[in-house]
Amino acid sequence: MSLLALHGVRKSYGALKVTDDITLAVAEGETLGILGPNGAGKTTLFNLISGDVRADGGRVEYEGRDVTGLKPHQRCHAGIGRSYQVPQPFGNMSVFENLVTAACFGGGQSEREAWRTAQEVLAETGLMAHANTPAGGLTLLNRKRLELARALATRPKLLLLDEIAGGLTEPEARLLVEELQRIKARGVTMIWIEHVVHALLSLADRLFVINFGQKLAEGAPRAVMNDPEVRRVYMGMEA
Ligand SMILES: Nc1ncnc2c1ncn2[C@@H]1O[C@H](COP(=O)(O)OP(=O)(O)OP(=O)(O)O)[C@@H](O)[C@H]1O
Repeated sequence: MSLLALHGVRKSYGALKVTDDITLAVAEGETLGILGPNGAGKTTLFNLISGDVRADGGRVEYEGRDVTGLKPHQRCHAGIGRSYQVPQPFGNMSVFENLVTAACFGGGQSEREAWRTAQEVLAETGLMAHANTPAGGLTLLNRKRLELARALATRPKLLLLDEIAGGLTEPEARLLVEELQRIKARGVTMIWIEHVVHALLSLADRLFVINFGQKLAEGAPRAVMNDPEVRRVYMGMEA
């Protein structure tokens, strides 16, 4: 059984079809990479999965259950965690406090559990040395790590990552990929939207390409990257 399945999901803003009849499935433990040009509808797809945006039509199933009508916090409690393209920490709170807050309110954990989770996640994301740093004072790499850590603190089974490597230097992106590889190795299912293609290819089991809100291609990473239509849309991109 798939952990997540979308069936004919649709969303429009006025006349603009941002998500146009998307059907996809993600197996437990799988990492699905999402590619597509700017404005293709990738973040909207995440919003439809996390519940931040309500679909106009179609169905979202998680663990075999229809969650289309559930609110974001209900989906988060059920195990769907996400990061945002623009990191959204509480800037005046410390890294540790941000994680405890995510674990309590996103993950529905007791305060005691949340403290333990926050400590584990600090270690997993390389943020231990910054536990008491105000989130607003972090470098870009550590802000990205915190964004990942806040999602992890909710104890997701399904982790949605929105351009987590964007803006990082090559060595920084490599560090982040190593952290994601460890998270993948402990069985977390992931969907990762990313323009940094080589980072995505080092983790993705399968790719799904979106253009103008529709599926353009789907399949094994190398085959998708060699697809002439995908290459045309990503003109000049090296596979
Ligand atoms: N709340 C909204 N109201 C109106 N239009 C919206 C809204 N949200 C998104 N859009 C439009 O929907 C389209 C898809 O946006 P979306 O953010 O999903 O694309 P994306 O593929 O994630 O882009 P990027 O790679 O630049 O992040 C864009 O044209 C965007 O302007």
